[in-house]
Amino acid sequence: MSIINKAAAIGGGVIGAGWVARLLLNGIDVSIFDPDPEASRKVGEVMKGARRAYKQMLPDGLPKEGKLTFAKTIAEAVADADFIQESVPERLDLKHKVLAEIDAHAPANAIVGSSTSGIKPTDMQVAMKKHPERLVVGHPFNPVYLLPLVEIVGGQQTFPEAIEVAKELYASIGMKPVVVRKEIEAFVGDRLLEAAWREALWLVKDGICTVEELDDIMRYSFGLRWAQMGMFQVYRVAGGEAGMRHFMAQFGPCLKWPWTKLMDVPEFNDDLVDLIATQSDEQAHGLSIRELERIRDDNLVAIMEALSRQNKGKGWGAGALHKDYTRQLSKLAAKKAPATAPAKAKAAKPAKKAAKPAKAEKPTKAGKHAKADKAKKSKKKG
Ligand SMILES: NC(=O)C1=CN([C@@H]2O[C@H](COP(=O)(O)OP(=O)(O)OC[C@H]3O[C@@H](n4cnc5c(N)ncnc54)[C@H](O)[C@@H]3O)[C@@H](O)[C@H]2O)C=CC1
Ligand SMILES: C[N+](C)(C)CC(=O)CC(=O)[O-]
Repeated sequence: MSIINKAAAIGGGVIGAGWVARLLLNGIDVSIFDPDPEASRKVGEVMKGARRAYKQMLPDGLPKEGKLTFAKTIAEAVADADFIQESVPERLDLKHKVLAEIDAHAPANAIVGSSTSGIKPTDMQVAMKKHPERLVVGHPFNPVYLLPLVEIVGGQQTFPEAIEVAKELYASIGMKPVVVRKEIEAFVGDRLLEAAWREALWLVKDGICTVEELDDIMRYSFGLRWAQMGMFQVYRVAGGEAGMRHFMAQFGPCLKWPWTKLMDVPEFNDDLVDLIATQSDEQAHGLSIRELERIRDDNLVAIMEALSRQNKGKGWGAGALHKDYTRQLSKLAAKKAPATAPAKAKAAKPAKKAAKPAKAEKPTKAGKHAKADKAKKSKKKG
């Protein structure tokens, strides 16, 4: 059950809309601010896709969705939120402007997560004049409503309590939070992805393969492995009975061979963009982005479901988490199951009122953050 009472999403593009979908499908009310006049339509499209995917995960019915409200300003969106996720374009000046505004208007004990793919939280929280200690990077992976991982990164001013609360908040909506131990640009996931992306651009630019051939090389081989074991465990097994030590003894020396261009970046110019984009258009064989999204979502659900049946039925890796998550959502869905007529009559107005104190008690987790807030004030005084 989620410990978030009310969420705010600032930015509703690819990632912001993905957050909105995950939150609403967990029954949480969300207030969103995005100045794009098309934002409502775009979020609607993502919601359609997310609902479709969740229906496959929960054939017996989805929980009652949270309510989505489009706010006219950031101040309005964050006014009564206990969790705010910022997902505006990746520009430090814009992150500063938006985070300053969030900080000025959000309740003092609300946690603020940033979806940034690589900006260090220390560099962002300088813009937060009131409560920089509640900012964490909560870096998700696309599509946010299906992929569970979120990298949590704290900055120099982030309180450890805020990281703990953030972990609980993200876990309560079915995610796998991993706290990055030291603050670095691009964190862990994107350090790996950027290295692979750089190599991929070189390989296509140098005419070694096309984008389609490169993707086939990934998805028919190590792409399949990586959904179930990470790089280190895969290579441990690849070392044979002697495991990782043998693997490293055998392949360690290649580190010095001219196999990678890791430090050498291809020139980013129109020619490169044309080359990649043209081949990518050919590879799509006329499928639209929305059609590709549906194919991607069906595949991801199928992979997570398959993994959830492994390991003697306990689930393996993302599959074990998927099992817990679908169980949690099913319980939530059962709560909204149509009541019998007399029960309905009983449950009418008074029950709703009675529910209020229970709601107010929920942010005990956020209370931890309020404590941190107090501690900070007394530290300042001292
Ligand atoms: N696209 C991806 O694969 C991933 C992106 N991210 C990160 O998520 C963040 C957002 O990226 P995307 O969703 O891809 O970008 P996007 O371009 O799809 O969406 C950005 C949205 O922010 C809105 N926006 C612009 N100025 C705003 C403002 N002042 N207040 C509120 N909203 C505003 C835009 O109208 C747009 O809808 C970035 O920090 C990015 O690095 C993180 C993980 C993956
Ligand atoms: C390309 N990207 C750096 C924005 C990618 C991510 O941040 C994560 C993802 O979903 O691959």
